[in-house]
Amino acid sequence: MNAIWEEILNLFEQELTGVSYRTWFLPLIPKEINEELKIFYMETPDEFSQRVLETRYMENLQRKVETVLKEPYRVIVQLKAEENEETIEEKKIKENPKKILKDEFYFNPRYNFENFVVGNNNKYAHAAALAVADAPSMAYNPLFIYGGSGLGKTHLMHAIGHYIMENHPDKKVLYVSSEMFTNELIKSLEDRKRIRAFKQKYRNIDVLLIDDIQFIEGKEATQEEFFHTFNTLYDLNKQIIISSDRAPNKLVNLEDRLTSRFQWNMIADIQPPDYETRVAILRKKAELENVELDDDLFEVIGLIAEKIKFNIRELEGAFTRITSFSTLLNEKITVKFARNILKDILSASDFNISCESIKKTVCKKFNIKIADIESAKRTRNLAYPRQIAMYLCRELTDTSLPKVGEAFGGRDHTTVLHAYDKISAELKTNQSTVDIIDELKDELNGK
Ligand SMILES: Nc1ncnc2c1ncn2[C@@H]1O[C@H](COP(=O)(O)OP(=O)(O)OP(=O)(O)O)[C@@H](O)[C@H]1O
Repeated sequence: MNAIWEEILNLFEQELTGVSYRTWFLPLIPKEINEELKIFYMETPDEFSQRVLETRYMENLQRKVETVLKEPYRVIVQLKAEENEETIEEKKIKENPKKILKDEFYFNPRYNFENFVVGNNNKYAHAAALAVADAPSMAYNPLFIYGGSGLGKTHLMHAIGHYIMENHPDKKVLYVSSEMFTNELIKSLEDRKRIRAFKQKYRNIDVLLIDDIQFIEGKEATQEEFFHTFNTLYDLNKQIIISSDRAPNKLVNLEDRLTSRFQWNMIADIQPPDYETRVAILRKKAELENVELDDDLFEVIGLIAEKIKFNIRELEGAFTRITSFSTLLNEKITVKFARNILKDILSASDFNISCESIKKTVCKKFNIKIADIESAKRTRNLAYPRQIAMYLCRELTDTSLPKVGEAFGGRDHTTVLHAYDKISAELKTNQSTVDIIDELKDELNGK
């Protein structure tokens, strides 16, 4: 047990900064490996690190455990005092071990319908999800949910999964990200027995939830296999639920026979939430985290909701940053405290930035004309600055997507969305794009 933990710690030591490693991982104590239930128990001395580990590091922790133990385990981080208490999940597993498919360990207990705030932006997707969860294979099949990053697609998918498991205990539910599906397929292609097991696994279920289908764009073998899985399940009247960052007809690198199937029944989109919904989401989060909602916190929630508009993950992230620092520093949450913690987010949008000023600054930096960035030309030397400018318009101004499109020679709002997603993705992998965006933001903020 200790040797296994040592190995996992080594992996973290190589990957994390010294501070994170020492603060969150060194104090952890491995407690038990339950091979039958596939659970790896850890013990932590305080509630705060338990929360940080669960919200920020859980996926990574499970990955490392999987790397060392060579198969997936659910990791449970317990407080010392909780020693003898069974977690809800553990109870569920013990009560009905056969029903739980391995992949169901990936359901996040917090992603349920009760915690999902319904607003104008997501009410159709929510209603469709609930209808499907209530009557699998009878309401809408397939159900296709799409929307931008961090807007609650995965949350809704997990909520459907939880609901079906609770209300239709006879149904076999399988949730899988498209990345997991692809990786499993690749592994199974290595030998015949495994491909049979793979096919059997995916074709022997009652409900398939497949997340982020855009991931299989351009991957022919995966598309082929998914096509057969889809057909088999559909023909057997099994429920299929798919999520994507774009509408089916915008998945241009996906075969037509798939995108046309995705359009056979219900398509529901999720848009960015309005101000009231953003406030309601943060209030819900405060309630879930047992943070007292006094006047100060209410004001702080308003402040965050005003500033972060397009991504609920970021909205929640800002809130968590404030509550975590408040616990860590033992300081009360006030507007002044929040402003201090969120300096980076607040400064950018407190300046008077418009699409016009962004276009001007971007054109100057790339040495191109404003008429060119607005033109229909798509050469790389114009397309890249245009995408950068669109990204900044969306990130730093309140301008709606169609209006941003208009500011760039009357382009469609989906082009703006595509540019935003592309640059967001590059910011995770390409240092030169990070530098360009930072430089432009500084320039626009008058720094
Ligand atoms: N309507 C909502 N009510 C409460 N929380 C929400 C809502 N929508 C999203 N969230 C929360 O926002 C975070 C991001 O949501 P989620 O991971 O489901 O987004 P996503 O659309 O799947 O993003 P991506 O495409 O990047 O995977 C989650 O913590 C989720 O619980």
